[in-house]
Parts: sequence; structure tokens; C-alpha cells
Amino acid sequence: MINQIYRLVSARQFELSYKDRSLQGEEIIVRPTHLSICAADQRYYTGRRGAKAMRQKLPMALIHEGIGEVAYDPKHEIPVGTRVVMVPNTPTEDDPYIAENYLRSSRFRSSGYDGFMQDYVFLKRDRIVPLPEHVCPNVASFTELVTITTHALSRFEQKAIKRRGRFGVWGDGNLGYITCLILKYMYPDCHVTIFGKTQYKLDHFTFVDEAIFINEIPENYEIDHAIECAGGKGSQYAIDQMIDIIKPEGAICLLGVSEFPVEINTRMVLEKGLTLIGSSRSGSLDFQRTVNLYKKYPEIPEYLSTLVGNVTRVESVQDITRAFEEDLSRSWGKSVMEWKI
Ligand SMILES: NC(=O)C1=CN([C@@H]2O[C@H](COP(=O)(O)OP(=O)(O)OC[C@H]3O[C@@H](n4cnc5c(N)ncnc54)[C@H](OP(=O)(O)O)[C@@H]3O)[C@@H](O)[C@H]2O)C=CC1
Ligand SMILES: O=C(CO)[C@H](O)[C@H](O)COP(=O)(O)O
Ligand SMILES: [Zn+2]
Repeated sequence: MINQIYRLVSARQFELSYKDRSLQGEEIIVRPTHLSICAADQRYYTGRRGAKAMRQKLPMALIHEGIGEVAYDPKHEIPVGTRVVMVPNTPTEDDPYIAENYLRSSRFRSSGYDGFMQDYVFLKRDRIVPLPEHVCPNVASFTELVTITTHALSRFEQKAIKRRGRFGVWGDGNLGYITCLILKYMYPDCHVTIFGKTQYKLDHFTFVDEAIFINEIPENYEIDHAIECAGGKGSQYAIDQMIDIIKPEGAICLLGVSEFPVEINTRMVLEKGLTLIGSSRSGSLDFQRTVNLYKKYPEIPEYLSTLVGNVTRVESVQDITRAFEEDLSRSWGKSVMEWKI
């Protein structure tokens, strides 16, 4: 069959290309239905990702957050129409110590490999996870972003000291919201504080124990562990504050992506004996765990619906551009594309 792929060819410029695909292979074919725009996609769309990466990775279909319906399973095991979340990471080898999303040989969609902006996505059998019916498709579309948190917290469990008292999360956006929410379900007895910049954003964090403006942190305020979800220029300022108020031997989970190297006060990292845990992307198991959380706590997808921002029906390349431009003008929530192209 001829598959249509919608690729970014240069900043703000999408083009349609065609690829011949065989139906005789092993892969399951999924028709995308709802796709969600990540901050990483916007760095490519706007060209902020940097000239070198743009040159190396484009042309490329964007989007690594999305759900779809099974259109064809060559083994006829998964019924046509099954609603699934698609896993963007594709490992090419196994390693007993290194998780699939950290293997340099893995292929991550929309970072050097075509993402989900295609008519049909061809996926290995272990790269799809069926979704429970109760989860609204707009919310389900950004499940990948939720897996970033579940993955980071599973690393935190493996690597941090065992004290579980007070968590601080920096970043009053999508990832900060998701992280605070999952923390409250995974550690119901713990105190969770969101550190942010903007009142109307912090107002959405109804389930946290405390919300604090980053320029109004009370003196002698302490936390046991910190999670950085700010990214960009804000990362450095956030990490500085974390190092200041975290107790000795605490863990700092770094999730925010920055295009530029950030300075870290290593003297205090050493003096306090802190553990810095970097966390990027996620693997198939994280998707399964996240969907299990949706099943166990149906309130989680309900809370996540607060993040559904712009929903754009996409029927043409122009609609894709419109969705990306509208996403840039929003300051709260996720942009979802109903994929009708
Ligand atoms: N590790 C991974 O695998 C992944 C990482 N990410 C990254 O996570 C980051 C956040 O993504 P997302 O939540 O979608 O983006 P958002 O823009 O929705 O959220 C970031 C929020 O942090 C706020 N902020 C900026 N500086 C600070 C600060 N010093 N302290 C507290 N809050 C601050 C921003 O406010 P304002 O806008 O007013 O500056 C904004 O509200 C991005 O860098 C993204 O690329 C995303 C997905 C996966
Ligand atoms: O968003 C992400 C995962 O959900 C990551 O930040 C993204 O994969 C980073 O990739 P790149 O190097 O292409 O910016
Ligand atoms: Zn992402």
C-alpha cells in the first residue's frame, strides 16, 4: 500500500510524502485518531531545536503522543477497531541493565525517525497498549506524557533514599500538573508542593497540599525530594532553588529539556550528598503501568481532562499548521489534533 506521511521539511513548513509499505510484514497497522503536540515537536516546528539537529533530523514526521485504532493485524490476534495507545520508542536490542529508552540504538519517533503524523502507523506488536473504554480520547492522546512521569518515578524508587515525606515539583505546566497528580496517587501520605510562576496556572492544581510562587518561598522551607518539570531557561533557576531547600541525601529528578547547558551548583550537591536523576522518554512497560493506573484510579484521567486545551480537527496540511500555531499561542494545556486527514 502507499502510505501518506506528513513531514516537517523546515521550520513551519510541512510537506506530504508517500511511502510504499507491504502488508505482508509482522507489524500491526494503526490508523491514528487523536494526536497531541509535545514541547519537543514545537522546538522542531519553530526551528528552536538548533540548526545542527534540524539539518540532521529533518525531513521528519512530528508527534510522538497519540492514540489510534487497529486497522490490520497480520496475525489476526487484535480485532480491527481496537483502541490503542502507540509507543513511540522502538528498541533494536535488549540490554540487561540499560532501559530501552536509554539505549543509543533505539529509534524514537519524531526525533530522527518519522512520528505519528501519517495515514497509517506500522508498529511492532509490543508497541501498542489497548486503552480502557472510560478514558476520553482527547485525554488518552497525551498518555505518552503521563508515561514520562511514571517512568521517572520508577527510576526515583530505584535510586533515591527511602524517606518519603515532602515532594517539591517545579513547573506549573503540563508535566508539572501530571507529576503532582501521579505523586498524590502513588504516595497518598506524602506532602506535595507545586512551585510555579503564575496564579491562574497554579489554580488548576487543586489536589496538591501547597502551591508556592517561586519568588515567595518561605525561609527555612524544606523538602525531601524535588522534581524539575520547568525546562528551558527556567531549569537553571529551578535547580538552584531545589538545591537550596532540599534536605541532605535527597534526590532531584531532572525532566525538563533545555537546548542550552545549564549551570549547577555542584559544591552544594556534594556537600548535601544529593542524587541527581536524569529521566528521558519511556518504554513499553511504562505505558502498560500508566494504563493500569487509569484503570485502578479512573479519577486520574478525569483530572487530566483539565489539561485538554485546543482540539483541532485536522483534514489538511493547512490544518496541521493551524494546530501548531494555535498551540504556540496557548499558555495552558495540551493541543490535540483529531486526525481526520
Ligand atoms: N524528560 C522527558 O522525557 C520529557 C521532558 N519534557 C520537557 O518538560 C518540560 C516541560 O514540558 P511541559 O510541561 O509540556 O511545558 P509547559 O510549558 O507546559 O510547562 C513548563 C512550565 O514551567 C514554568 N516555569 C518556567 N520556569 C520555571 C521555574 N523556574 N520554576 C517553576 N516553574 C517554571 C513555565 O512557566 P512560563 O511559561 O510562564 O515560563 C511553564 O508553566 C519541557 O522542557 C519539555 O520539553 C516533556 C516531555 C518529556
Ligand atoms: O518529549 C520528549 C519525550 O516525550 C523528549 O523530550 C524528546 O524525545 C526529546 O527529543 P529531542 O532530542 O528530539 O528533542
Ligand atoms: Zn514529548
